[in-house]
Amino acid sequence: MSETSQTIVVKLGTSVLTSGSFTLDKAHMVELVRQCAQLKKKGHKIILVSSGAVAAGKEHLHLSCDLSNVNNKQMLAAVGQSHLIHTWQTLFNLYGMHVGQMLLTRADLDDRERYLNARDTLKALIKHDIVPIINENDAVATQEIKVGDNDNLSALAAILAKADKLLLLTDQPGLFTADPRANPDAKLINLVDKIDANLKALAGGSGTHLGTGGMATKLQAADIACRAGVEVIIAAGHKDNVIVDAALGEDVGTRFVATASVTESRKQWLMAGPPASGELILDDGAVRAMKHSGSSLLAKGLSDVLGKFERGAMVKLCDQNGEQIARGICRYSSSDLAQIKGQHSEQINQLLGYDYGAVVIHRDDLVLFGGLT
Ligand SMILES: Nc1ncnc2c1ncn2[C@@H]1O[C@H](COP(=O)(O)OP(=O)(O)O)[C@@H](O)[C@H]1O
Ligand SMILES: N[C@@H](CCC(=O)OP(=O)(O)O)C(=O)O
Repeated sequence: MSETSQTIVVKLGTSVLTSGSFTLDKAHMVELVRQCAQLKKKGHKIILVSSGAVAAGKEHLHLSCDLSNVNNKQMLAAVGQSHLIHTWQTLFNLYGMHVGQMLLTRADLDDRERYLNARDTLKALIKHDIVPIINENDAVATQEIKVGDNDNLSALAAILAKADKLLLLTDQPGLFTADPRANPDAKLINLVDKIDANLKALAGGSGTHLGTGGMATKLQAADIACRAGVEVIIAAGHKDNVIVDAALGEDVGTRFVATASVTESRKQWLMAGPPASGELILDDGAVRAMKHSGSSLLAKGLSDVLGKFERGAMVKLCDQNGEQIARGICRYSSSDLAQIKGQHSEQINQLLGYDYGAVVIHRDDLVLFGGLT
């Protein structure tokens, strides 16, 4: 066991928490709790991101309803969440541990103040040795404020908690070269040090009715978390001792190497915060200046603008090959940028008739993927 205390976010998919008939598998849940208790005894901090509300709602209502209907899912989640948290509470109490429920939406994390409030609650729970149990607040989450899947939510939670590790536990032993349900010859990938388009192409959707996103959302989550300095492991939730072994650093599932460490609070929020509404393509000089010196983005270094967005929007910053190198908050709208791209800062006022300062994105408002090189 690693001697230093680690903070570990464990995401439990519906597939891990239910048996074949989509009822909560309490026998397995207590085994997962046992492992959390073992780690807690060694001084580690555990945060659970638990799916299963929809499944628990289905189990308790005995309703057969159309699960592709969002309102039906919200209804089931509203009923199921209380059963789910009650089950966790009962099982953790067996080990003398308390749990605290946090239901979050994307909008809670996009807003800096609410993000900080959520972070403080998480911190307080952890400080008092209470296990935070997070789920998306499905009852209020509409399309615009939804994270949409608990894989991405768990990556945001890991950033929020400054976690060391994120374990995405599912019904497969890890990421395979193709969906193993459809391709029996697919091979398990043990180690990933770069999540690129080729890797993303291997990941398919969910193979079950109640799971959301499949491997595709797990890879998105791994990408976000690794860029924020969190190691990610995708593994089978039913593998013996999987949580303890992953914490120990044993070889389980697919391990994704953390690529950078973002330590500053505001930059962590930028990393986890609002989804991007547009894309800025930078010329090679601007990419170099940003990567080597962490420079702000000037209009001069901007070669193209994709998407429509207002001033203050979150945007992706990409190099000439379309590879994302950073994200940040833009001081000009997309229509302003279309007029000032490639121009010197002194010309902005003349071109637009107004200006919001010399820089398009200030260095304080952007976070570099992979850190300074
Ligand atoms: N390349 C892949 N490797 C492993 N599993 C994959 C892959 N592509 C798609 N999948 C599917 O992803 C499913 C797990 O995702 P999901 O059903 O959302 O589970 P969970 O409820 O644990 O989040 C697997 O059952 C599998 O069918
Ligand atoms: N919030 C939903 C889970 C959504 C979700 O991402 O499910 P899963 O893919 O099983 O992790 C619920 O509690 O049922």
